[in-house]
Amino acid sequence: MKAGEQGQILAVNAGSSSLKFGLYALGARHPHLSGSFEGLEPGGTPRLKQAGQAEQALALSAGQTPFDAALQALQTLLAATPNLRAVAHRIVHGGGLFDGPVRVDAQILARLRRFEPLAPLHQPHNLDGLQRFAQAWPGLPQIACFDTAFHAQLPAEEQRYALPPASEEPALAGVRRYGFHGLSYDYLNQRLHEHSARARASGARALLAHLGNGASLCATRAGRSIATSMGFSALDGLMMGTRSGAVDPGLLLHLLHQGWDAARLEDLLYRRAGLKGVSGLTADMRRLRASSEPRAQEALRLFAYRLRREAGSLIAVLGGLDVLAFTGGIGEHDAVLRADLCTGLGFLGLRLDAEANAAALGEAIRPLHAAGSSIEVWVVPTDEGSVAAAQAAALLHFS
Ligand SMILES: Nc1ncnc2c1ncn2[C@@H]1O[C@H](COP(=O)(O)OP(=O)(O)O)[C@@H](O)[C@H]1O
Ligand SMILES: CC(=O)OP(=O)(O)O
Ligand SMILES: [Mg+2]
Repeated sequence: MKAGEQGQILAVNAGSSSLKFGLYALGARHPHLSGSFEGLEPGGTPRLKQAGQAEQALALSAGQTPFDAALQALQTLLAATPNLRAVAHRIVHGGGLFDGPVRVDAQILARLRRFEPLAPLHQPHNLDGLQRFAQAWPGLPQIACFDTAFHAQLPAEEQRYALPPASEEPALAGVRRYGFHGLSYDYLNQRLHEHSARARASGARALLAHLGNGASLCATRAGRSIATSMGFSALDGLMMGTRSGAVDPGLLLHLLHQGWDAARLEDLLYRRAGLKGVSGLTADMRRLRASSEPRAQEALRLFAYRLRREAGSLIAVLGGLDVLAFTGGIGEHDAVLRADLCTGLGFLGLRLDAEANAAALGEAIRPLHAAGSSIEVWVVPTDEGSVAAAQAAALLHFS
């Protein structure tokens, strides 16, 4: 039987300017077709990137948006795909409504739209993408797979802010820590479980670091999320590409008192902060590493410092550490940052294998700890699409 004859699932991650996709045969771990469309912002120049192929510019016909052009190109790419059974969408926020994947209809879409203000860089684009796929492939199940779901069972004290209950202050209904990057953490969890006896051991304590454009940490015990650095929104915790991470809420009051409104605060915290805001140059880690500008160096130092500080907090929640794992564009490729964190955790007996660390460039799962290290260190190239595809297949009872 040829690959995918029993059926295939398309996994997509629709962002503000890009659409990443992977086509998975049922039960397959790796996509047999994948790539990304970039330049999809209104007025952008749409193009298709696929590994090992030259970038391909997409022609725009009259009245067509860049996103329309990408959808059309994807339909052409998939024309030869037998038996496409569903589209699995990465949706960042499921709020308290969903602790697992769900088939989306108009009513569910409307409920998910309510979370747009909680993830303005993601949720509107995730949902616009889903809506457009539903129009382009009528009848094909559109499945939402949530970043928040992996953290749905967080302990009560991890979920709670020190605020009065919603019964006393109705505006606080639904206000709690949710956590994000759950598809990625689910993937790491599975791979670590396969490759590391230490990670499989009962009660294993792991710290997972997803460091990409967005960045967060997740503490797991026996494979379950028990604490995480992102909270109510995907703004909390670590410094990120363009997001501030945690700031004192008193700062927001201070700016409100100076006449700032919500839109201006949102722009500052989500788009003008993080690596980009501190460096004044770029959110791109590669460019910062290559720069000799003092502000670029300051941004890199702050990123590493905030990572160590947040890691310490989660290790204290775990009561120790057995396994540390890195993923995301930065976590997979930036050996300097990995070494910074591991050196900072040296007081715990963690020892990095410097050669293994320098050689790991995100091509495969690899151990990075030295012999005698008290803590295992791994790098794990993530694949959120494979988790989403598997979740969709399970929901629809495909086997
Ligand atoms: N070789 C590399 N060295 C250092 N950083 C890298 C490298 N490749 C990618 N990155 C960084 O990874 C980040 C993007 O991460 P990624 O996980 O791809 O983002 P997204 O959240 O959009 O999926 C950027 O800061 C980029 O500079
Ligand atoms: C939730 C989040 O921050 O996602 P990303 O890293 O893809 O921006
Ligand atoms: Mg990502």
